[in-house]
Amino acid sequence: MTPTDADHALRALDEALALVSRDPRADDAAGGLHRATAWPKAREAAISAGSGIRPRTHRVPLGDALGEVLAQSLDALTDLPSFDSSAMDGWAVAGPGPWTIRTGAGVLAGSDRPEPLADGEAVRIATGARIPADTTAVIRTEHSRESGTQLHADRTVLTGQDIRPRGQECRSGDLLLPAGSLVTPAVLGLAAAAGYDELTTRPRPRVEILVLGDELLTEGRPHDGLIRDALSPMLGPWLTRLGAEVTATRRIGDDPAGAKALLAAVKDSDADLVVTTGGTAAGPVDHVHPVLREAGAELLVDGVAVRPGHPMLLARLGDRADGRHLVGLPGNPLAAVSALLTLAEPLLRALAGRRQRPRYTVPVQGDVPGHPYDTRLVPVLLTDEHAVPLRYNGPAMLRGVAAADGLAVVPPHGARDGQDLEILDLPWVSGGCFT
Ligand SMILES: Nc1nc2c(c(=O)[nH]1)N[C@H]1C(S)=C(S)[C@@H](COP(=O)(O)OP(=O)(O)OC[C@H]3O[C@@H](n4cnc5c(N)ncnc54)[C@H](O)[C@@H]3O)O[C@H]1N2
Ligand code: MOO
Repeated sequence: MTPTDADHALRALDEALALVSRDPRADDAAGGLHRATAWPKAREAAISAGSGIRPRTHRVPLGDALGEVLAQSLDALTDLPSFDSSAMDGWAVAGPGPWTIRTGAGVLAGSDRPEPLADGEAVRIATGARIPADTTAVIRTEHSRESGTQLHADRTVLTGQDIRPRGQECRSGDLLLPAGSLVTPAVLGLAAAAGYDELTTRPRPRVEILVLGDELLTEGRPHDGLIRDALSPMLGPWLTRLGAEVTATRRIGDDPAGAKALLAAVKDSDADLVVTTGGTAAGPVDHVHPVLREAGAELLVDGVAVRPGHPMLLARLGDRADGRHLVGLPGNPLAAVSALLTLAEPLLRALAGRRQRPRYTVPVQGDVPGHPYDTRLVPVLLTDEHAVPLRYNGPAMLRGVAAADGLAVVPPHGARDGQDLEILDLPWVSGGCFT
């Protein structure tokens, strides 16, 4: 196909999607399909499901706390700086100059109690070194001149200049960060500076991934009606990137043994979140709904008015306070991504005690066709000025999202060129590596 043919075909697909759509209210009135939850409401339901649960906490060495959330406030265990220190390499001086240079070694960072200075005396000092008692100022090397045993200043010396007084940043006991803060590399640095060896945090939510489907190959090229499993390689790292600890990725068949294994996981998995893929629709071997029914799970979201991904679901497993949930991702790969961003991400953030991502909008480049009733999530590239919709955004395609920076939230009926659209960033967009 030429690019123009491909564009046509994709536009036709978009249009077809709109034509076959049905007003969910009509389905409801006719007693047909269940009413799909509106997309913004589905996200709210996911946030609310993950909030207000009994949080687990643990105490871990600093290095293990990265990416977790503080379960207790970070209070300074010491003054910072913990002693008066020099902000520059140069001279500690006492009183007005010129000063007599003290012979011998200067004061280095890490030296304990330097001799006090006499009035009119100067001693060499390094950045970060403890200030000798009775120092009135530090003069930077480049602003000083030595003449024999005398030191002269090239510019006016102000009392206290280039001295960092003890407690300038905080006093012992000061609140540095509230409980609920995300432990970033900067937080690890601050915690270490403030005297911590361990932190009390909320562990990452544990996630077990169950990939359903008999048609899935784990290697080689698709053949004989079988296709490659595109979700296993994608979901583990993606969920890890969203702050989860992925405990296992298991493949489950569409046969009765598969249904049994799914039921066992729903009942007994020690994961906070079970993520399933496939089997959410109404096909002959789609056993997510029957298994949830059998397990007595409470369906919090059962279908969302969003394309792709509308059969996605969220269920509570067990007691509310336990916070165990299942998110059912549809099998079509872009539909699975849509459900990941709509339900799993907000739920995981809430379960981890993390704040939700800040919302922002970007003007879209070009008109975007809409669905008559449902929100659309469309892969976009972000330029300095625009969100540029990408082709190959059909439910079974990953080609668009693999090249994308985010998904644009297109309201029912579509968007006009230049209209501001909310963007759901893909978690790696701001850079960084994956290890
Ligand atoms: N009668 C209806 N049929 C379908 C509906 C509907 O409303 N009524 N919805 C369609 C939509 S929309 C979607 S999305 C899919 C969701 O289907 P399931 O979640 O039940 O998923 P499956 O049937 O198992 O698979 C769908 C599709 O995705 C492929 N797949 C599954 N797993 C993977 C994987 N790990 N890697 C790559 N591809 C995968 C699978 O082979 C199918 O092609 O249902 C529609 N049908
Ligand atoms: O079309 Mo379905 O909405 O999720 O792929």
